[in-house]
Amino acid sequence: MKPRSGDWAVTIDFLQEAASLSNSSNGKNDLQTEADRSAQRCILASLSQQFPEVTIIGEEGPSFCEVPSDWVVTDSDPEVLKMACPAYLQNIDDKDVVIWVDPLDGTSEYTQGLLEHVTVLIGVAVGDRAVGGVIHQPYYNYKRQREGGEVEEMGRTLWGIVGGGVGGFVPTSAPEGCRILTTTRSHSTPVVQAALDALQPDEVIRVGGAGHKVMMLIEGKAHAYVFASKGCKKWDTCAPEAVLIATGGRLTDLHGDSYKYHKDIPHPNTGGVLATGRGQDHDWYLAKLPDAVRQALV
Ligand SMILES: Nc1ncnc2c1ncn2[C@@H]1O[C@H](COP(=O)(O)O)[C@@H](O)[C@H]1OP(=O)(O)O
Ligand SMILES: [Mg+2]
Ligand SMILES: [Mg+2]
Ligand SMILES: [Mg+2]
Repeated sequence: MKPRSGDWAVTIDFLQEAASLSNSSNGKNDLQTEADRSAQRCILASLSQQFPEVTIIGEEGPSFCEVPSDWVVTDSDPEVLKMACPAYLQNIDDKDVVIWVDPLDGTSEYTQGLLEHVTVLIGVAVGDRAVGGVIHQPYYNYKRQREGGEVEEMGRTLWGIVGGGVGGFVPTSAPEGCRILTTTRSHSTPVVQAALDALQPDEVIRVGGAGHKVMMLIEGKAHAYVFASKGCKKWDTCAPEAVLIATGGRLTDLHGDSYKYHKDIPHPNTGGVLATGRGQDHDWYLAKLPDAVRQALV
């Protein structure tokens, strides 16, 4: 996804032009672009070459075609390799590992030019649980640079390992004395709105992408991410959930149940998404949700 040296404007124009905007079989609001497909081929080829025994599930389905050899990434981040591996992850079998890949989260916003909403999500599950995640934000600082501002960093990568640590950002708690919610900007419904209303927010920030919204929580810009819809899938939540838990937050469905991420689990997150940042009382949010909202998510 990350274009080389300085050609941002050209690359973005190319990708948006190349976006076929083909509506997938899932409905008219579920876009897939050439960028989704290319990023997925690059990520799946890179991961499967290094971890042939691990199950890798990507949003855009299995990828069987060859990719150019320079798309295959096999190097590792030396800083992460210096970390101590948490004890519970030291003796795991590759066959118990599932990597959930969302090559481009926030496709709807991407096609509308809201590029900073886009993330690339790679989540690692062991058994049922999300244990590690990478949230890459390829267009971080893009707008500021296009407006002529000085930027130190173009694109950034945030990661977290449950019980291990986080990197690429400074975990920050949301301000006290108010309640800021974040939710969808492109998949709203009356039920989505009813859940938000019941939580009596001071502010609702509507942005694209599950990765982007969890970033708002871990950087203290919102207290909770509330999405009373069946629209998110396991690849939307695995990486964000792991990074969020690593900072002390929580992600469940709207009934308070945790999602499972083993290879045979159905992909849709049919119970909706409630994610709260560290220091938030997750159960308070659950208790405030009306029964009618919960019943819409069974
Ligand atoms: N109704 C839906 N149909 C398809 N994808 C959805 C739907 N609702 C949510 N998603 C996925 O979950 C992400 C978060 O939702 P939202 O941005 O509306 O809050 C979306 O960017 C999209 O992922 P993707 O862009 O990877 O297809
Ligand atoms: Mg999609
Ligand atoms: Mg997604
Ligand atoms: Mg996607």
